Amino acid sequence: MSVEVDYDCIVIGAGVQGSFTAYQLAKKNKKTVLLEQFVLPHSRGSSHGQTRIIRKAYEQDFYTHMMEECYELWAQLEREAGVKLYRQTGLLVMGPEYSQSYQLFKNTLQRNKVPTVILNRDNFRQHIPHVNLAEGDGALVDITAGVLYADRALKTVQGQFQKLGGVIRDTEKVTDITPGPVVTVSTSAGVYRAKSVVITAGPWANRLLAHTGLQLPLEVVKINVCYWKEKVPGSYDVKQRFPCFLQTEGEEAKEHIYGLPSNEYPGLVKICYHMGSETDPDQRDKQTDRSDIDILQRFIARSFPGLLPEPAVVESCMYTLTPDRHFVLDCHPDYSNIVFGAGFSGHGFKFGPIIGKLLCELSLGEVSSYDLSPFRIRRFQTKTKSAL
Ligand SMILES: Cc1cc2nc3c(=O)[nH]c(=O)nc-3n(C[C@H](O)[C@H](O)[C@H](O)COP(=O)(O)OP(=O)(O)OC[C@H]3O[C@@H](n4cnc5c(N)ncnc54)[C@H](O)[C@@H]3O)c2cc1C
Ligand SMILES: O=C(O)[C@@H]1CCCCN1
Repeated sequence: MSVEVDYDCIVIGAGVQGSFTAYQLAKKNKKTVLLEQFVLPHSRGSSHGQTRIIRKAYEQDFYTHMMEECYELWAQLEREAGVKLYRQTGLLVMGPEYSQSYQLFKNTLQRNKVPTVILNRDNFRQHIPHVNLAEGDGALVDITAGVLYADRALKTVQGQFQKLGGVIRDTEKVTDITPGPVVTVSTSAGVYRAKSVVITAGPWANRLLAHTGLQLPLEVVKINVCYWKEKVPGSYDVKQRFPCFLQTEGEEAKEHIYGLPSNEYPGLVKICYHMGSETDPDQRDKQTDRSDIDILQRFIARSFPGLLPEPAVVESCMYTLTPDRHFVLDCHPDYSNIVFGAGFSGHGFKFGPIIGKLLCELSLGEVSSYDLSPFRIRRFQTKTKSAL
């Protein structure tokens, strides 16, 4: 008896990763449906908000390499859709000069010949006014970096997917997945069958994977997205060419502190701590820990004298963290036609186009364009349990 197949592929979750995966599949003429539990657009996951950082500055070569092609793919989408999604600002990296982290950033940029300016104490103030470089910190600028217009990017890629004949069904929560040569996906509104399924459910990844007998070592944390008011309007404005920045570690903080120039809310600068407290994605607003804001206030009082050290706006977003902070891109160990992208650990937006390409390749059983070993679930070994 043959089982009817509705689609070549079902993609679950219309955040940045699912949307780019669906788009790549449609580009390859695959009949694809993108399922989303909420009404689109929404602000309950990880991909909402106006801005994200894009950069080549990374501690590991493999991310810098992927970003080379990824910039091309972002530009291609801009051309295809006739919209502007990227604005170059540069990324200022600051950190204790002889720390491992700062040195890794510097060496990766130099090894990969990424256009970079190394600043010293004398010229720092001239290039970066209104910022105090901490004693002992080094500073450099990744010239290629900038701001991605995130909400606009999501809308654009979803629109392009639909133009290619792709189907988006929002307000359809996936409630079950039945593996097999044809995968059956049940939702709050119906049942779909496809040759393959891609799970890109962000903070809900383990809920979905549970239907396939797999659990990943993921931790979901809530991030307080803080905006800080300029004392003199314009001091840190994108139009004044103020850069994005990343403070690797320092007096105040163990984790990175990062920021983007004033852009979406005039007079307000987005500066966040790269860590938060654990949360259930369906109960995000019940997590009210603000200890990260204390850390940010101390940092801003010391390093950003032109900002009021009291957040003017606080929004929410979630990270889905893996233990090593590297992504998960893989096939299910028991069912090669179930593919997942998860654990983007607070730095996955900029990679959207390339993640989409890689998950599309995995779901079609094609050879991957990149070495996926840093992203395979094998690396978790004992921590990954397959119940089947
Ligand atoms: C504050 C903050 C700042 C960040 N800054 C940067 C940055 O500067 N640069 C950068 O590159 N990255 C950054 N990131 C990270 C980046 O935004 C994320 O890695 C990325 O958005 C993750 O996308 P996703 O598609 O995996 O998840 P999501 O956007 O959460 O998408 C998953 C989707 O799946 C849906 N879903 C879940 N369960 C179901 C179900 N059962 N049925 C149907 N649908 C379902 C959800 O509703 C959701 O829409 C930041 C993240 C945050 C929170
Ligand atoms: O992905 C990024 O570029 C930002 C800045 C650093 C911390 C994580 N998020």
